[in-house]
Amino acid sequence: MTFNGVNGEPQLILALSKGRIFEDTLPLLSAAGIEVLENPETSRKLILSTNDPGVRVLIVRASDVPTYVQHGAADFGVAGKDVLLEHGGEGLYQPIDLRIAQCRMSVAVNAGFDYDKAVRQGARLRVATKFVNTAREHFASKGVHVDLIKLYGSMELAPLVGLSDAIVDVVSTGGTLRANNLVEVEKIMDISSRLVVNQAALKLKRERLQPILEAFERASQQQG
Ligand SMILES: Nc1ncnc2c1ncn2[C@@H]1O[C@H](COP(=O)(O)OP(=O)(O)OP(=O)(O)O)[C@@H](O)[C@H]1O
Ligand SMILES: O=P(O)(O)OC[C@H]1O[C@H](OP(=O)(O)OP(=O)(O)O)[C@H](O)[C@@H]1O
Repeated sequence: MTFNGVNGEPQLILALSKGRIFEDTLPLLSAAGIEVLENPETSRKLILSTNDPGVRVLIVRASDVPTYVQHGAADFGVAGKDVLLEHGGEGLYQPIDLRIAQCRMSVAVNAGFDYDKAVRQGARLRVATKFVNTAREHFASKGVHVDLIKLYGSMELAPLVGLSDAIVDVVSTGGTLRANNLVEVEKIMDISSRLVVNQAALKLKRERLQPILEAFERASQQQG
């Protein structure tokens, strides 16, 4: 499916996930003069209109944003660094750290589990995570042997029921870990969301994209 632009102008397609990325991107869009006319929390529509007939928003899963942009089904999108590292970033230009959806990726274990001792003793650890590439790289760099168990959500459950010794997940307030009697034992990296742009769109639609990227950049500098 292709979208026709107005007055021969190319249509710009932005990929966002609903929830925190959508909510945190709205002020950046506003700074670029773009208002989304539908709310993905109340509408089942997956292609949303904006006040600019030349701009539409696709609502996709957070981890699918890089795929839509890589293949040019969306011209640009917003995705967490966690998601981008798993995707690999192929075909994507990543010009701006938007400083939204800030959190960290960490290792967490059951409160009673002595992680440092297990590492010192060279134990083989079972690690459950959605972020297998990042986790593999992290433990390899420490020389820790791990068996990775791929999950798609609710990672915090895995150590509680003996599926794994540890998890790698994103942490913000730490409330989810505390509620499940888990402790954060190692921060792997800080995470925030990035603007990603299809490399071909960057060249072919530069005139339309450039003012939006500049407005995003200015607005994101005001983020904490
Ligand atoms: N508790 C949090 N606080 C702040 N930012 C977060 C938090 N959890 C995740 N993030 C960031 O926000 C991004 C989007 O998170 P969101 O929860 O909307 O998607 P998801 O449910 O993880 O993805 P998917 O639907 O693909 O499984 C994540 O990729 C991460 O960068
Ligand atoms: O440290 P906290 O502030 O508790 O945040 C961490 C939680 O946030 C994310 O889940 P999210 O709320 O996005 O739900 P999800 O599992 O549906 O992604 C993440 O997977 C953690 O479970």
